[in-house]
Amino acid sequence: MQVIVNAATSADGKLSTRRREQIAISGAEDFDRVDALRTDSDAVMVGVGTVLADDPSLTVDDPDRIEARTDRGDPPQPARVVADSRLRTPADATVYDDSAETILLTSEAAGDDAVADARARDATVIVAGDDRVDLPAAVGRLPDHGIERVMVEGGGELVFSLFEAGLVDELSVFVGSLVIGGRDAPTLADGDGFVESFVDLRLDEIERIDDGVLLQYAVS
Ligand SMILES: NC(=O)C1=CN([C@@H]2O[C@H](COP(=O)(O)OP(=O)(O)OC[C@H]3O[C@@H](n4cnc5c(N)ncnc54)[C@H](O)[C@@H]3O)[C@@H](O)[C@H]2O)C=CC1
Ligand SMILES: Nc1nc(O)c(N)c(N[C@@H]2O[C@H](COP(=O)(O)O)[C@@H](O)[C@H]2O)n1
Repeated sequence: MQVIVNAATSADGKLSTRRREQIAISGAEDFDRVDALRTDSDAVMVGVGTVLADDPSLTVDDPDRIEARTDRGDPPQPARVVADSRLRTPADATVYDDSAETILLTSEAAGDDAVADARARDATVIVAGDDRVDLPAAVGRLPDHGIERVMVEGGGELVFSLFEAGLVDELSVFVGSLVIGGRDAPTLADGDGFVESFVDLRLDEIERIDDGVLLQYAVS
């Protein structure tokens, strides 16, 4: 299993504002790079906080890239994976549309009724963990669904947990040329944070894109 985290931050490390509304930090070139990364992934993963804030589609936009996927025998779209401990994904969320397979990772706390409702919406539901999604266990079951390469798009709570669990192989951050500020604004990795034994990264690439910079790291 390969897990790649990709996100866009402001120069001060924020993913969004304190209102947690989606803002475009990336420019056109970076969004096109994200589309290519999605194309090369078996699944695109977010936390339910991102679904509630952004209602993302998590699909590949470029028709040529969709065709390239089918030409190589992959489904037209990568699967969408949502870490959602209590199955709070709204029934009308875009991730429930029929453009791609949807997999919800949840915990026992969601309850049988919510699991049945999600399955009735054609989602695949993986239950792992008591109160919160047990990410090593849940992500470890994705290969059963043909998923070997996952691109994670956020948000900060999920990304921290993935680092904490030692599941991240690569990190790409587009740093836009703006300051957002706000102690309550989400950052690339929130959660409880580390106080020792930080995650060591190896800086592999630096590239100027749009009006910002793309930093690509491997996790050491
Ligand atoms: N600029 C960017 O690239 C991106 C920005 N965002 C922004 O990030 C914000 C959303 O981020 P967050 O609020 O941090 O939400 P999040 O997307 O990280 O979701 C967190 C939720 O995931 C669920 N979850 C289940 N198991 C978990 C586990 N083991 N560890 C952690 N979470 C688990 C929990 O219900 C938790 O509340 C929004 O403002 C959104 O616009 C989101 C993605 C990318
Ligand atoms: N790469 C990137 N740059 C930004 O500036 C962003 N705001 C985000 N956000 C992520 O993109 C998702 C939107 O996906 P769709 O276009 O709806 O498929 C959003 O939910 C965040 O994951 N990313």
